Amino acid sequence: MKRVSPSDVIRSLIASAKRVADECDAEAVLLLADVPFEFSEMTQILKKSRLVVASDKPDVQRAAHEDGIDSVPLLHEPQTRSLQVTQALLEAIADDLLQPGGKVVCVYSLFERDVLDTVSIVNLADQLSRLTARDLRRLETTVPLETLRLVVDLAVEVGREGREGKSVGTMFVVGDHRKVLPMTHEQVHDPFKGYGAKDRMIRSPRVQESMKEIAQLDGAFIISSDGQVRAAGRNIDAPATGLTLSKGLGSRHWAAAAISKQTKAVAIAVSESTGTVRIFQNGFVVLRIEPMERGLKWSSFETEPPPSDDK
Ligand SMILES: Nc1ncnc2c1ncn2[C@@H]1O[C@H](COP(=O)(O)OP(=O)(O)OP(=O)(O)O)[C@@H](O)[C@H]1O
Repeated sequence: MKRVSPSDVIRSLIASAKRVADECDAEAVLLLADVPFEFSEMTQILKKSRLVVASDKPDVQRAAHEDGIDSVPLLHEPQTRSLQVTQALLEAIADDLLQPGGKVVCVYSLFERDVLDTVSIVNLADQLSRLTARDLRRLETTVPLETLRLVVDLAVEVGREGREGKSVGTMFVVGDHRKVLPMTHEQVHDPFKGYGAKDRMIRSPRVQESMKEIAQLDGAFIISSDGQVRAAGRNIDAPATGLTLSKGLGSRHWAAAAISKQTKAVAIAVSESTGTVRIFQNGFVVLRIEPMERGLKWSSFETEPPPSDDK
């Protein structure tokens, strides 16, 4: 692997990133690198500012590792540079290299491939909420976006706020309820039993409040595509065969993955220990939302930055 010494222009770009990071109190400088730089030369310029490297190239990841620099792997797939930056930020948060509420200065090539040309400040809370909304739209699912949004909002609130000072974990299984229900059994007595359709619609703030209360009980909410709670307190029996999940995820998350694999439902798990919300589809985590200080903003994501060259 031939290391690349940063050119004078790149050095001055890194020095600018450092000044910006100092000025806005950013917690790190995130570099999207396509070549194995001499990263230690960059850390000398950055001094106390922490460098995090993101790349889809194994030799770049190796170089960062050799220089003792935190790095996050990116998926090698065609996507815009802005999506890659977002992916890098999410990975870094998941690996505890960045905090969801902080600011990060990102350095990457936007206009020309392999040429570092851009420094930007990212406010992680804002960026993550926009990303979530955008990504939710991309999910190809039979569940209407409106229903999905309501459930994701509720899940994020449960993960962020907990209940009466205690953290709460729970699960929502949305869509394909006719197939889902027979793959579950009663874990606790269903608090929604006996209620009419009107009193089960998740768009009702009153129902949302009840659900936050019920979320403290064991078991999952089963919700139909039209946004009606069909049952609560259900234990998911779907087999988890043939699934792979990240280390550290326990039985709740395995059950969510399993039911999303066996049916067309989307399963949304809120982790009691971290407040993280994971959305499962077809047995995989398709979206992960870290707990944020502020709520999601669904309205402010209509514009997307211009695409860079196709990578
Ligand atoms: N098959 C299941 N169906 C519904 N709920 C389940 C199932 N398995 C576990 N749970 C719920 O998940 C809770 C936590 O289990 P566990 O700690 O193993 O999961 P986890 O994935 O690590 O989640 P967390 O991050 O919230 O701890 C259980 O107390 C139970 O309420």
